[in-house]
Amino acid sequence: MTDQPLAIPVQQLPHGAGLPLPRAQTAGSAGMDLVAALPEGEPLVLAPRARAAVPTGLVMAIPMGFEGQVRPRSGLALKHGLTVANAPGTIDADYRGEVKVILINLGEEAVTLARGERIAQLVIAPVTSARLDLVDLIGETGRGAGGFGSTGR
Ligand SMILES: O=c1ccn([C@H]2C[C@H](O)[C@@H](COP(=O)(O)OP(=O)(O)OP(=O)(O)O)O2)c(=O)[nH]1
Ligand SMILES: [Mg+2]
Repeated sequence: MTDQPLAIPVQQLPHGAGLPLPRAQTAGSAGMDLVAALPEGEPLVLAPRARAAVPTGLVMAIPMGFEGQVRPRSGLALKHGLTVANAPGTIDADYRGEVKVILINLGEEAVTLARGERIAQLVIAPVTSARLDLVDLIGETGRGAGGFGSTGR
């Protein structure tokens, strides 16, 4: 593939200084790992069922027409039950605040996270600009109103 990657301007806030910028870990990786910009020597302990907005130290300007999706890392989910509470979190193109990762510990044990740990992954995805148009009649389909298991288990 010869396509140039989409360039996304990013700022590192003072508490993120020195942390690696997210980037694809392999040529085919969909996500760029986000690391915790926690204070050095002050790990975050997430008790079972606890959640927290974990700072990344990053502010980004995602181009219009794209979004950022904050997704869990499967290893943390499998080993510790650590996941993203609002997965996939949505980073809007016009958002200029710090990107945060809303982690929740669904495991049975407390999870301790240190500064620099890779906690989630950011996927940049295209967004279709759309609007809803109010109509009197909506077109019919074979499925109709069937849903929620209507095709069987
Ligand atoms: O996991 C997330 C989700 C969101 N955000 C930031 C970027 C996003 O653009 C903004 C708003 O997110 P969302 O629309 O999901 O939250 P909301 O509760 O609807 O807030 P708002 O009223 O600000 O849109 O918060 C994050 O940093 N991390
Ligand atoms: Mg919103």
